[in-house]
Parts: sequence; structure tokens; C-alpha cells
Amino acid sequence: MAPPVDDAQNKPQPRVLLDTSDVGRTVARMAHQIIEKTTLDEPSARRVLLIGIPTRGTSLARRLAEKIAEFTDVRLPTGYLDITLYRDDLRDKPHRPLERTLVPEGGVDGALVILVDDVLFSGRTVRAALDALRDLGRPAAVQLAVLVDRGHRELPLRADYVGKNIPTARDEDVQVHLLEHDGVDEVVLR
Ligand SMILES: O=P(O)(O)OC[C@H]1O[C@H](OP(=O)(O)OP(=O)(O)O)[C@H](O)[C@@H]1O
Ligand SMILES: O=c1cc[nH]c(=O)[nH]1
Repeated sequence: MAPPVDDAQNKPQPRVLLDTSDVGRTVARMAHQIIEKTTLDEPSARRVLLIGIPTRGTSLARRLAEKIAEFTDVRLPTGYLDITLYRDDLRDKPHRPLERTLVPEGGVDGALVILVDDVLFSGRTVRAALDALRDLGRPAAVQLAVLVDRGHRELPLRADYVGKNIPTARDEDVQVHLLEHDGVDEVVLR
């Protein structure tokens, strides 16, 4: 179906793929999936860390931790990981502002690290995150949770937890908007 057109501007308007309640339900479902696949509350359980990839992965990691705490009473530590210096496109666009990295107390050594991002597309951001993580230590295992997988991978990567698979054309733009950054929770296609 053709996207709605704003007559005044004659420009296609963004199409809402997930609205606020869809985003809430999707994050809750991902939290349940993590709980099902992960040993959280036994004394022998290994540490589980939720590490967000800026920008919006950071907020999603916090939201997943909140939901998991709501469903299990286990509060997983969260952090965030700047990937800027590990990008493979710095030669094309070298001047990128650095973000910050926050590693939960105890570090990543021996932990199950769940990387969290809003969109999985080419996979290059996650590749950069894996390199950034390697410089911080040696996790026991690394998993990936994304709100949206829009396809078009350029590297052999897949996510362990996917909120929503959204098939897209390569030249389309999927934008995740979150309350903390954009004043609204939604996923739009431009
Ligand atoms: O799989 P990829 O092709 O790497 O694309 C996915 C990444 O692209 C977007 O980030 P962006 O670089 O736009 O930065 P932002 O999160 O700060 O908006 C998105 O938030 C993912 O991190
Ligand atoms: O390293 C990276 C990360 C995101 N996008 C790229 O093209 N390269």
C-alpha cells in the first residue's frame, strides 16, 4: 500500500509500524524470552549484564532490566558501550563525537553479556560492539537483543532476541523513537 501523502508538502509521511503500546508489549515479550533462556536466580548462576549500544540501545537495556526485575525480582546490572572508535567507516567520516562507556561493577570477565540495540541492519554496529567488548575483558558468552531486525545483513551475525522482524527495502529508513530521547515510543518507516 502506498504511504500516506501530506498534500500540503506532497511528501510521503512516515508510517507507524509499532505504536506506543506495541513497543511496550514488545519489550515485555523480549524480557520474558531472556528470562526463559537464562538462569537468573540460582546461587551458581553466572552474572548476566545488559549492555546497551548508544544511543537508544542504552535506554532499551534499562527498560529490559526493569521488566525482568518486575517479572522475577532479579535486577540485572546495566551498562553501555561506546563503539565509535571501533567503527569500520571512520575513514569515510572520521569526526564522530565519542559516547561514554559504563561497565557494571565486576567487569565483563566471565559474565553473560547481552548486548542490546534498537535496530539490527547491516550488523556492522554489532561487529564494532564485539570488538569494543573484547578490549574490556572476556565474557563467558555474548548474546544480542534487538527491538527491530530489518534484515540486509552484511556480516554473518544474528540476534538471540528479536522484538519484531520488519522486512524492509534497503533504501528505507526504520526509526525507533523512545520516550527518553524522542518524547514518544514508536517505530516508524520513512
Ligand atoms: O546494523 P547496522 O547497519 O550497524 O545498523 C544498526 C545501527 O544503526 C543505528 O544506529 P546509528 O548509527 O544511526 O546511531 P544512533 O543509535 O545513535 O542513532 C541503530 O541504532 C543501530 O545501532
Ligand atoms: O562499524 C560500523 C558501524 C556501523 N556502520 C558501519 O558502516 N560501520
